[in-house]
Amino acid sequence: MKTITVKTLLKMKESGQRIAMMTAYDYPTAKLLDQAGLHVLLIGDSLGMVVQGNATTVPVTLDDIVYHTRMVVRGAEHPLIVSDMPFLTTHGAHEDVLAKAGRLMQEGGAHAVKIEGGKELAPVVARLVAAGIPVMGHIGLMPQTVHALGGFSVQGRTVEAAERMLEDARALEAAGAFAIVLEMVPAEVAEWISGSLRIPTIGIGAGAGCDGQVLVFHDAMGFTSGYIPKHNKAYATLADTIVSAARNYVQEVTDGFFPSEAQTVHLKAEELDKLNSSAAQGD
Ligand SMILES: Nc1nc(=O)c2c([nH]1)NC[C@@H]1CN(c3ccc(C(=O)N[C@@H](CCC(=O)O)C(=O)O)cc3)CN21
Ligand SMILES: CC(C)C(=O)C(=O)O
Ligand SMILES: [Mg+2]
Repeated sequence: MKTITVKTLLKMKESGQRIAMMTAYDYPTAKLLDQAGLHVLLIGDSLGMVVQGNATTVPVTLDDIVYHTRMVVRGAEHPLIVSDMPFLTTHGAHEDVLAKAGRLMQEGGAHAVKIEGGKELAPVVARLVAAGIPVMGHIGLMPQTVHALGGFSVQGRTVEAAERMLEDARALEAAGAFAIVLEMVPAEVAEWISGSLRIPTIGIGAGAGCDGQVLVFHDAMGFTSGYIPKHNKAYATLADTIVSAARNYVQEVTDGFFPSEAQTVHLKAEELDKLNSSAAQGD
């Protein structure tokens, strides 16, 4: 399997090949998702919800994303590694945004960053791109604005809203973004935007007309005890597997069946004799 670059993704769109992206937050997961052939791994700020247990992505810090990116980079050899810019990190002076994106690349080892926002962020996107930082856009539902929106809801439900979304997408493309995530958008709108851009769109809750798809790892693997968004498809039932395995372990420990001989190390006979005689002498 070959290494995926931002150029590969553009060529995939040109040749009608779909892009498969998933979030990853740690080394073992990245290694397995690489082995499975994922094209893009995202260190998403969704880790604030599925890993840290927060109600939103707002509390996630740049340090959190750097920390998780380092782990993913060590495990993934072939996929393109994209790291989310957390809440507020894209809204300062351009120099500050550059420094923050730079940390994700230099300390984290990311190949690209992802930014939530539309045309208002086009200037800073152009600035990052000019510095050699590939940028993935993210429009539609932008979870970092959840408190302003009042919830995680579908965006672009009217023609006016859809037209504004296309304007945002075009501005990001013109600023040099190499791909754009469309989150929670009606399928018809996402397909229309996808057909209007040269760069690939990656959908989540945005129908089958996007150039690629992204899911949150824990949702896709059924590795969650909480709420699962309705756009999700669980391809495995890890939560059930873990609970039943852990129950089994508790049972075997309490019953004294674990550890058995297979998991046990014994003293050599000679040392055992010495131990027994020491024990007999009471020291
Ligand atoms: N586990 C998880 N999965 C995700 O897909 C995800 C995260 N976390 N965290 C960051 C964002 C937030 N996302 C979300 C969160 C909630 C809904 C949600 O409640 N959806 C409603 C439908 C809303 C509507 O129809 O307007 C649902 O019923 O599932 C959707 C996307 C997507 N991302
Ligand atoms: C859902 C994807 C696109 C994301 O931004 C995340 O996982 O944080
Ligand atoms: Mg995110």
